[in-house]
Amino acid sequence: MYIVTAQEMYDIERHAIGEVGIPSVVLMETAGRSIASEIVPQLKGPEQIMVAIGAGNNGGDGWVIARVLLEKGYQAIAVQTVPDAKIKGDALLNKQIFEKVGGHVEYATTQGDFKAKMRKADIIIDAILGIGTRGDVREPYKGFINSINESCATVISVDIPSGIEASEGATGKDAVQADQTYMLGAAKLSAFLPKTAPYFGEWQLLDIGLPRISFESRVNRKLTTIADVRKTLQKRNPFAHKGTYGKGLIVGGSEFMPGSVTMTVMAALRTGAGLCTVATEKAAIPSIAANCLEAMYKDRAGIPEMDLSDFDGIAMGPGMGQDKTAGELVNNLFRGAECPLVIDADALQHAKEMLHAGVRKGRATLLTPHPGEMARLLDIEIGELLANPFSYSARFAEQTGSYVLLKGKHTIVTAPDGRQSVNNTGNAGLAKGGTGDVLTGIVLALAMQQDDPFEALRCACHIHGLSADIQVESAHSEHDLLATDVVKGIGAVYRKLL
Ligand SMILES: NC(=O)C1=CN([C@@H]2O[C@H](COP(=O)(O)OP(=O)(O)OC[C@H]3O[C@@H](n4cnc5c(N)ncnc54)[C@H](O)[C@@H]3O)[C@@H](O)[C@H]2O)[C@@H](O)CC1
Ligand SMILES: [K+]
Repeated sequence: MYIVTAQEMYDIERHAIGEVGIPSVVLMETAGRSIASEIVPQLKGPEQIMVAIGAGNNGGDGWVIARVLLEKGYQAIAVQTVPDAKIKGDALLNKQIFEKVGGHVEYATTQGDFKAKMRKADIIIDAILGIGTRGDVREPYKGFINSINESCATVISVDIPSGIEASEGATGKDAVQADQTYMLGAAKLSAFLPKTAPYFGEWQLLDIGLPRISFESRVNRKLTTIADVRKTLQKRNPFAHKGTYGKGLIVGGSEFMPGSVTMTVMAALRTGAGLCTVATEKAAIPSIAANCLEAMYKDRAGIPEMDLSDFDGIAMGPGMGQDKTAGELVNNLFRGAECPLVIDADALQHAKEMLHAGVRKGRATLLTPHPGEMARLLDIEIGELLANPFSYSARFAEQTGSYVLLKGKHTIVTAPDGRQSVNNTGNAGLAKGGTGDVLTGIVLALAMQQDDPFEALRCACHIHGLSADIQVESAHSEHDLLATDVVKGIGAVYRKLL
């Protein structure tokens, strides 16, 4: 599933129409019909349906929906929210067809008119503004949108809730709060931003017949699907030995924070790492070892003398602390490790200057920051990052040559070459201490089994979220889920995936 900005969507459509030759009116017909086909099974018959129609092609889709519903015998009224002169092109053609098949057009150009038309509606189909929206919503649309939000009717938005821009930076001010949004052709980026995502309600993507060739090279952002993860994960080779799936080193934990690194190593082993060594403060070893019998242990003071080429992957950060010794270890590993290096938690801040200096360019460097850590790496406010997470991640990954996994409800993974993927597994149960440490372990294990760190990262967050989802569906709830339950759930994820 592709995720697009408004500009990318227009480029894709321009290619499909201009280069491939699909008439734009066919796309509009498909868009309107596919939404109507989704709505019809939800109808019982007597509902009053109001289709609120704006000037652009989003309104054009609305005319098609109104016609299809009318033809099927439902009580659909089309309410035009702009003067006749503003309706042009394919939208005008569809308005004329609607009228020729017996449809009656009602007009609402003031909020009072609009409210009066809306009064009897059980369902409002919002086809006022689409991806052509730019900036703050102007009157009279602002008033119409506020009226829709005050009504008790079910609200179904066409393509995007009116008032929301498709791209980053959208504020969600004066936008329709939809119960359901049917996105057309590709998912819109603002459906994955914390400020605007809630306006979409439940959303679904509908295919409107845009060919694959029109997407290729015009967009490199996708939602990770279970099929992508299945394709990437390898079946275990029956002739494998413990060295086949990677020797990992995990650097972190401390006397008063032994749990973090324990969860990291358990998650790495559960995800399939062959051998794992934990390098931590000497005093922390007994308690970690008591909880993970399968790993080996080293005093972290010995790291500078270690032969790092023994390892296929190194993860550092969880529970590591922000003291000077931790900083020196990060410096040492950051410069010395040739294998994939996963940097999380406290290690991110220690690595900041070296990242900006591009010290590891050309060597796989995987970062797993939460928004606070990412904002600190970028020297910006968290709010600014959360309004533009895709572009900040892309710029940072390109400039530093690192692979970035920015955690959130919709975790974003970015490669230095610009590829991006969004994850939508996981639930609110993950909002608890320790779940990030588990993710680091999953990332390490997959980074040792995959050649492409981008694939490793996007599979890791899918598995992490899926484990939480399976646990919440079976044994736990979002309230009681613990990070250690996420580790335990990895087995169920593999049984489902492989
Ligand atoms: N182009 C295509 O091939 C297809 C487009 N489709 C539909 O077309 C839509 C995009 O159509 P358009 O490009 O015509 O854009 P819109 O339908 O979003 O219309 C934009 C209109 O809103 C006005 N406007 C923009 N910002 C505003 C603001 N802040 N306050 C008030 N008014 C504002 C503009 O002046 C313009 O009249 C999509 O969302 C989708 O629903 C579908 O029909 C499928 C095919
Ligand atoms: K809309």
